[in-house]
Amino acid sequence: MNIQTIMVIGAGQMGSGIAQVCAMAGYSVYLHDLKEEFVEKGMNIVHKNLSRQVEKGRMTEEEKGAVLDRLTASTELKNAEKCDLIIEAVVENMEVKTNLFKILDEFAPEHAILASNTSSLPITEIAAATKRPEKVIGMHFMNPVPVMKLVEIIRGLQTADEVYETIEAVSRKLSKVPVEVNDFPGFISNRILMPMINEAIFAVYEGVATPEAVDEIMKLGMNHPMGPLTLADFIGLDTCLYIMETLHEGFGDDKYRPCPLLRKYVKAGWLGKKSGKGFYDYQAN
Ligand SMILES: CC(=O)CC(=O)SCCNC(=O)CCNC(=O)[C@H](O)C(C)(C)COP(=O)(O)OP(=O)(O)OC[C@H]1O[C@@H](n2cnc3c(N)ncnc32)[C@H](O)[C@@H]1OP(=O)(O)O
Ligand SMILES: NC(=O)C1=CN([C@@H]2O[C@H](COP(=O)(O)OP(=O)(O)OC[C@H]3O[C@@H](n4cnc5c(N)ncnc54)[C@H](OP(=O)(O)O)[C@@H]3O)[C@@H](O)[C@H]2O)C=CC1
Repeated sequence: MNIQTIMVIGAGQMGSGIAQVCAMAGYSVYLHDLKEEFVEKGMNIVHKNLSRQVEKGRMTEEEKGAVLDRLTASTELKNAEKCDLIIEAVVENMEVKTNLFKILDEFAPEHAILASNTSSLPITEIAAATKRPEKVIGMHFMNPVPVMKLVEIIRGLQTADEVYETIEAVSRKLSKVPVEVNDFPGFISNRILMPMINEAIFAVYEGVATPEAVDEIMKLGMNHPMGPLTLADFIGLDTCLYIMETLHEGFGDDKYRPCPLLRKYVKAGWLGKKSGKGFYDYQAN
């Protein structure tokens, strides 16, 4: 299937990165969010990233301008009418995602693929909210999107082979490496990563070590680029909690119970880097 125009829904840290790499690969892109100020925030992140590329001599001002010309801000879901592929990157909540997919199913042309960047939620259940489950698929990018090479592609129960092949080809065009997995809670990436992060939070909760000590051990001892608590702050503590809840509920196994300290921080509005405070303090951006 020929993909030319892409809509990315949710202009947060993931959506803005996805829109950037799609525009850089030559696609026409709508970056959509509920309010203009959110889209503007996402567009500013893209501007900043591209300017850094120009400063480093990896892109000319003209190339940067051409990428930005391919990006259009959107607050009207009706723009989905003009798209061949829609990539959803809104909050990790099943109700929000299924409501959105129901609407997209009405607006998007019949041939359009509806992809979700969900970190953990069942693609099959998201697909069931539409009348085109064969055209629904998981396209899971990693954070920060412009840097990380992986796209975990998740086949729902009814995802068509042609749809899988198209998303694999799009991922390669974005200079990413696609890896196929089946639809189980947390897929592979977060089934393995998130229990490690949760365990790191338990270690702090139980007073075994400070966040700094936990992170230093994993960085210097295991060669991880970021310690698990820095990474949790980077991902967003709300997203980490929602992923643990999906694993806990989906497998019905207490080994996935979210740490009470994680719940407490999220309830306090300590969401990590994006809110200015999590396990560490950050300057407001
Ligand atoms: C939750 C989920 O569902 C799935 C997930 O995404 S889990 C999270 C997966 N991601 C990770 O595990 C990231 C782990 N961390 C890292 O790999 C590294 O710390 C990092 C790439 C983020 C930063 O690397 P670093 O060497 O410490 O910092 P730094 O030198 O500043 O950056 C390296 C490069 O990344 C770029 N970069 C860093 N952060 C960036 C961002 N937020 N957006 C765009 N580019 C960024 C820098 O510009 C730099 O680019 P060049 O090499 O081209 O100059
Ligand atoms: N953070 C990460 O490391 C990764 C996250 N993901 C997944 O990507 C998705 C987005 O995460 P992330 O970018 O971190 O989250 P953010 O909180 O940074 O961004 C989410 C954005 O979506 C907007 N939004 C919420 N509901 C709607 C809606 N109904 N329609 C349009 N926009 C909406 C939010 O607006 P508002 O501010 O008003 O809520 C916000 O701008 C989640 O499913 C997450 O699990 C996947 C890989 C990695």
